[in-house]
Amino acid sequence: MDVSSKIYVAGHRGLVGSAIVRDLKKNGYHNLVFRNHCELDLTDRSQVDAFFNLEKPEYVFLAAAKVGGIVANNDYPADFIRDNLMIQTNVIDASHKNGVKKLLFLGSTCIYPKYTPQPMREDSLLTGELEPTNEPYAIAKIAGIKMCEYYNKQYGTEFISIMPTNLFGPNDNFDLNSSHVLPALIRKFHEAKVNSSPTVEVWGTGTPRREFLYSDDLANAAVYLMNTYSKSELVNIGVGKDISIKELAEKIKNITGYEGEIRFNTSKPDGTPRKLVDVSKLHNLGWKAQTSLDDGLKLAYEWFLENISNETITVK
Ligand SMILES: NC(=O)C1=CN([C@@H]2O[C@H](COP(=O)(O)OP(=O)(O)OC[C@H]3O[C@@H](n4cnc5c(N)ncnc54)[C@H](OP(=O)(O)O)[C@@H]3O)[C@@H](O)[C@H]2O)C=CC1
Ligand SMILES: C[C@H]1O[C@H](OP(=O)(O)OP(=O)(O)OC[C@H]2O[C@@H](n3cnc4c(=O)[nH]c(N)nc43)[C@H](O)[C@@H]2O)[C@@H](O)[C@@H](O)C1=O
Repeated sequence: MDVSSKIYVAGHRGLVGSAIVRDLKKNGYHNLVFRNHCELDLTDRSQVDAFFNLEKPEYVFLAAAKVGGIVANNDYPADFIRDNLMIQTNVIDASHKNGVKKLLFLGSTCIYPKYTPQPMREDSLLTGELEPTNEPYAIAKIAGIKMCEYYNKQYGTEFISIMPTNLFGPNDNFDLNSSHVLPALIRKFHEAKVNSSPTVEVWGTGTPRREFLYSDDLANAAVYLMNTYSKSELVNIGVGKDISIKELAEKIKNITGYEGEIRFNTSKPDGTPRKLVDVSKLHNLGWKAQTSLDDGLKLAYEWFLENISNETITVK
């Protein structure tokens, strides 16, 4: 990409899309195109075709998707597989038909088998059964990866796929029914402190382990790989360190200053027991995460206080 390239960031108001826009702007890219969900429904092929015909973007970051935490994935499996298959199929195919120079597809580490050896390597894709709570979403993401790979093979496109670990940062989803664990716990501990509630409910047993990457780091990796990487093979994006949900809850409890008790609700699902990413390929490609979990948590809590805590939280 050069600074005047026309770049479409799909999903620019979301956690990832907004971070990619910040990174691009910071680095002088100024010819950016966006549409929000209301202006362009990416599940509608005719709208997608009209948009690509009009704008003719040269580069595409595909960060629009139906995204949610463990319970949302479990409760709305049909919506997760349908919307994601439609969005990515429409955008990938329209990018090919309109001569997009390069597209970056956002997958997720939930594409790897539930009991795959840890840390999870890129070559463990399709080597075992998926975690049931997010199988529909993971199947859609695997289809997206394979579409990119086979378009590259048949049509000579340059469509790359990156697999980020669990992410957090500005513009995260703080709705407790559909959010991921980290923003959910920021909101729960903050509200419990403000309301002097004696306990905070944390779902599951607290024993599952997850890895968390600050969204600005992910965006920086995405822009870096868009400029330097051209192969069909996946690249994991993470920090290479994990933490239990119990430890995460304790960290967020401290950051918010809450002094009550943590209660685990074991009627809620744990999901995958562990998701630790093998980042050796990413490091060999010349990129490393910069933000520690503690620093990222402080930044995320500050963002929540400034932008969300006094507002009505909308359901995504
Ligand atoms: N969050 C995470 O922990 C992880 C995310 N990822 C991947 O990163 C990508 C972005 O996720 P994230 O930023 O967290 O998600 P968000 O929910 O924060 O943002 C999703 C974006 O997609 C847009 N969108 C959703 N449906 C449509 C549609 N039908 N038409 C047009 N736009 C639509 C939304 O637009 P609008 O704002 O206008 O409604 C929103 O901007 C996804 O591919 C996800 O799988 C991967 C690993 C972890
Ligand atoms: C990014 C990734 O995200 C999802 O997978 P997940 O990592 O299992 O998601 P999660 O963040 O929702 O939960 C992580 C752990 O945390 C526990 N947990 C405790 N308390 C709360 C809580 O209050 N909310 C939530 N959501 N979880 C909680 C929860 O029970 C689980 O053990 C998929 O969408 C998947 O498709 C995907 O790609």
